[in-house]
Amino acid sequence: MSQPRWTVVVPVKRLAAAKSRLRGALPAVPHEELALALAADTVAAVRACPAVAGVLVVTDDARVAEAARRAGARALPDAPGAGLNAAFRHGASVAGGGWVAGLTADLPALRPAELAAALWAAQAAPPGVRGYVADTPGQGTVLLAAPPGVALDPRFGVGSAAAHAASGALALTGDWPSLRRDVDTAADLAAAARLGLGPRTAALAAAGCPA
Ligand SMILES: Nc1nc2c(ncn2[C@@H]2O[C@H](COP(=O)(O)OP(=O)(O)OP(=O)(O)O)[C@@H](O)[C@H]2O)c(=O)[nH]1
Ligand SMILES: C=C(OP(=O)(O)O)C(=O)O
Repeated sequence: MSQPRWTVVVPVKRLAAAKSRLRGALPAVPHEELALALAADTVAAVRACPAVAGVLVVTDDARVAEAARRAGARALPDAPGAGLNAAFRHGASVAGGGWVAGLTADLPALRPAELAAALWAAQAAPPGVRGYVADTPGQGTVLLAAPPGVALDPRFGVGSAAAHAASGALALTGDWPSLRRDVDTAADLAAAARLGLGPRTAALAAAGCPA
């Protein structure tokens, strides 16, 4: 097996504002608990990935920072109000000049082996080229990866898959359903549950009524 070499940056919004489209998906579960569980399961899967040397969680939320530290990640404060791409840039700058990837924190079905395979595919891109993994519908982005000495240059947001392609990043095309399955809505949560949820989200889904 190759050495772990990637630093993965995982930004997480304040829980009170996070995952607004998912609000009410599990009616018996407080929304902040669900948002925290999604992020905690994502971070745990990243930590368990053999290709990953370190995880940087960029957040202004004290509960998220504490959960990140407990999971073995480093927590970094967000620049207030600066938004998602600034959080990715901040994490990438702290990571230094090595292999760095940005990952969204809403991947509760993520399997470490699928993340490892995607990072391996990113390493196999032509020299100096960034790679990205689109979400299941193909419009958004779940992972953006940059080789040493290349700026991450994140363009997350609506239509980010096309924006990353237009910025010169290579679409990584592997069959990684758990990586591509981001959770924005109740229907996405049900789809993630069919793949198999991480333990924190699974416990909440069992306690509240799944969508
Ligand atoms: N640190 C940080 N993370 C962010 C910010 N905005 C979004 N994120 C994170 O980026 C990831 C992808 O964002 P979205 O899927 O749009 O999540 P969201 O903004 O929480 O969800 P909605 O309220 O439904 O749009 C999620 O893991 C968010 O927690 C931000 O301003 N700062
Ligand atoms: C921020 C993004 O996530 P979503 O579209 O899931 O909100 C993105 O895909 O760039």
